Amino acid sequence: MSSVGFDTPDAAPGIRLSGARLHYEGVALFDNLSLNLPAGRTSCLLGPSGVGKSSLLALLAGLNAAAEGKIEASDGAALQGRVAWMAQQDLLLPWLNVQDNVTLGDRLRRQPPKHARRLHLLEQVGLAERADSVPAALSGGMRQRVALARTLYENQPVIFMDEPFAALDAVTRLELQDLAGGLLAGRTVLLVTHDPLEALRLGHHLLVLTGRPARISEAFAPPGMPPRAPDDPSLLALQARLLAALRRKEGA
Ligand SMILES: Nc1ncnc2c1ncn2[C@@H]1O[C@H](COP(=O)(O)OP(=O)(O)OP(=O)(O)O)[C@@H](O)[C@H]1O
Repeated sequence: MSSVGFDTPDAAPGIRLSGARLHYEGVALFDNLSLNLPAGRTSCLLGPSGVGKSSLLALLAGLNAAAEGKIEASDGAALQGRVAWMAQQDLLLPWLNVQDNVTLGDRLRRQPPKHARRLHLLEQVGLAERADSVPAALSGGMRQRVALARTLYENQPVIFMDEPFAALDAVTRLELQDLAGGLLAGRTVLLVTHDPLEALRLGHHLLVLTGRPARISEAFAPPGMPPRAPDDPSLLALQARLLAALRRKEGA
């Protein structure tokens, strides 16, 4: 923990999901699905469109009333109230400036904003100079930086991210990956992405979800620590392995 005391939350727990079941209109999306998210690590979840990645995130966050399954944190406490969320859309409120968007959670909780924490995060994402700008005055990459700062402002030990950088151009995406890779360190993160390179750059662990009902068909840890360099030659072979897993038909 830093001297200012708010860089990292209390110890991030590991998460275990077991016996997950989810049916939509008689079709089993998950049937007895299990997975582990290691404590303080980033797990990246890949899978073909429609396989159920977003549904799995919602299930783990306790947001899907139709789903069944046991969700356990390694410290024995409930996950509820310890999860922050970041989506593909920045979800910034257009009538609030950057700093008020970062502290939106406090506003919704009717609590005063934590000024030092807000400034610290805006500095970390390189937007301290734009604290008074409205979202419409920012580029897409800047807006996602604000969204990242808002997610981190919540200072939760667990973070679920649903394709957070998918809408960005390739170079901005690499920059945001570097930024996120540093700022998410120490938290238990589940990041859904369609981009094998993004998963290989940011993940301590990679999971591939395929089939119906969906199952984890690949799970491995790339060498080295994230954020990995995009031109790291060892990632190329792993990228091919991921693409093959994503293209494999169910049961093949
Ligand atoms: N509320 C719902 N009611 C009925 N079907 C749903 C509902 N939500 C999701 N589905 C279906 O469940 C399947 C999985 O959806 P989900 O969004 O979880 O997939 P995904 O892997 O995240 O897809 P993508 O990569 O395209 O975002 C899809 O076939 C979707 O149409």
